[in-house]
Order: sequence, then structure tokens, then C-alpha cells
Amino acid sequence: MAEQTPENDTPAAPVAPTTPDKGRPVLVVDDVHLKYKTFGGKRRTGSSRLPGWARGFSQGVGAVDVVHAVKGVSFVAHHGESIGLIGHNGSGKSTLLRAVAGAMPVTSGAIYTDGVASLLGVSGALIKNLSGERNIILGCLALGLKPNEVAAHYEEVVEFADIGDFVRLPMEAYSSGMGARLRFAISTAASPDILMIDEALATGDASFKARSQRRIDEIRERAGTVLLVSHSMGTIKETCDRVLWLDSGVLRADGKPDEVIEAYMETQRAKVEASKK
Ligand SMILES: Nc1ncnc2c1ncn2[C@@H]1O[C@H](COP(=O)(O)OP(=O)(O)OP(=O)(O)O)[C@@H](O)[C@H]1O
Repeated sequence: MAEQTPENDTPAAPVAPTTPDKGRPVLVVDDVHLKYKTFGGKRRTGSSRLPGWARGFSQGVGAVDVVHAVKGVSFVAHHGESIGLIGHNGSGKSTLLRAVAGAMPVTSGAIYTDGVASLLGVSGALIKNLSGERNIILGCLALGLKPNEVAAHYEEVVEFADIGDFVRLPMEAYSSGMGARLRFAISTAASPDILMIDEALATGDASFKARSQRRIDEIRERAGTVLLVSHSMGTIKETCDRVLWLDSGVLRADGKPDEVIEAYMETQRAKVEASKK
């Protein structure tokens, strides 16, 4: 197991793949840094430094804050691997998946993929004032399906989303559950080469959750490589043959599930003990 420390923002050393015999490399994440810029925080510099005409305007704008969510992460994933991504809240797991899916630009470093990488989720960007029909077509095209493949999958998506005639109405008329079901149905229409699953998928009522879990399992079987984010160590152990541990944005460990999970749990236990004192 390769282990690094999260003490600072310096780029972590590249991590050697743990399973070089697995298959061809399909995903290379090379010293990737990801930052968010947020607006509206407290201004750190006094507005008196601004010219008179700009002072009133600046009050409503606020300061720009930067969140450095992923710090120098490197790893190589191979065809056939099922990789778990663990770490406490805010450690950068979802951010890293978004970047691999191409939904967020890297601040520095590079991500190379061989094939289609897609993030299964319920938060995909659909257009509220377009009908479900239109969104299915647009969403499937965005996932890389060809027009004839979109036509072949259309009925299946509508049926899985279980939204009936609402498919002809604009999405703004949907309940939040209906919208989430449609987004999920669209995002599972393709069988990507690299499948990323964020556990935040669990949505809707119990029967939809069970159906969506079955769907995830099917897609997982078809996909070449899987990246799974989960807080459930049981799910990770069951599903993954390799685990990456992100700690405050830094790749703290990359190795066999039992070893990495044990090291992670140990720090969690230490934190709980420390909070009791
Ligand atoms: N849109 C955003 N704008 C600004 N900061 C963000 C945004 N999304 C996430 N962050 C910040 O980036 C950091 C990493 O967040 P991220 O959601 O990737 O963590 P995570 O490990 O997936 O957390 P969780 O386990 O709670 O889902 C956190 O500090 C979070 O507050």
C-alpha cells in the first residue's frame, strides 16, 4: 500500500499501480489539482482601496474564496479494475469523479481516459423548460450515444423513469422525485468504458431504490472499469479490488481494500477518541 501524508498542498508523488497485471491502462490521473472559486464571502481588502465609483458596487459582490478540493492526486486505473474511493466528508471524492467525467476542468495536472467515462448520478444538468422527451434525447447524446442508439434506448428510459405522460411536459412541472428518476434513467442509458458511481445515487422511494440498485449492478457488470464512492466500507469490500483513500484532498493511500480500509478506520477511531477528550 502506498501511503502519503495530507500535511500540505505540495503535489503528492505519483502512486504506482497496485495491479499492473490487470489490463491495459484506461484512466491516468496525473498530479491533478482541483479548485473551486466561490463568490460572496467577506471581502478581505477594504473597499476604500477601490476608486470611489466602484465602492457601492463592490459591497454586493463580496470576495472570491478558493477551495482547494483535490491536491496533487495521481493514479492509473486499468481495464477490469473496480476501485473504491473513500474518505471523510469534504475530502474531494465527488470533485475528483466530476473531473474524470469531464464535468469540471482541472486547475493543473492532467486526466487521460481511453474510452467513455461517465458519472452515474441524479444531478446531471437537464433543461427545466424542455420536455422530458427532449431532455432524454439531449442527455443521451451528451453521454456519447449516436442518434440511432438514442432511438433504441428511448422507450427503455421512459419506462424505467416511470413518469408516464409527464414525459411530454416540461421538466419544471415534475415533482423532485420524478425529476431524479428521469435523470437517473438517462444517466444509465449508456454502458460506459469507465463507470463512476457516487453513492449519493440512492434516491426516491424504496421500490425505486431497489430498482436503481439492480440497474447499477447490471451496468457495473458491463463496464470495463468502475470507480465507486461510498461511505459504506461493507459495499466497498464487497465490490472493489482496490481502494483509494482521499484525505483533505490528498491521496493518502492506494492499495488492497482490507489494508486501506483498516488504516482509514484507525484514523477515524483516533478522531473519535480525540473528540471525547
Ligand atoms: N460547488 C462547489 N463550490 C465550492 N466548493 C465546493 C463545491 N463543491 C464542493 N466544494 C468543496 O470542495 C471540497 C470537496 O468536496 P467534495 O464534495 O468533493 O467532497 P466529498 O469527499 O465528495 O464529500 P462527501 O463525502 O461529503 O460527499 C469540500 O471542501 C467542499 O466544501
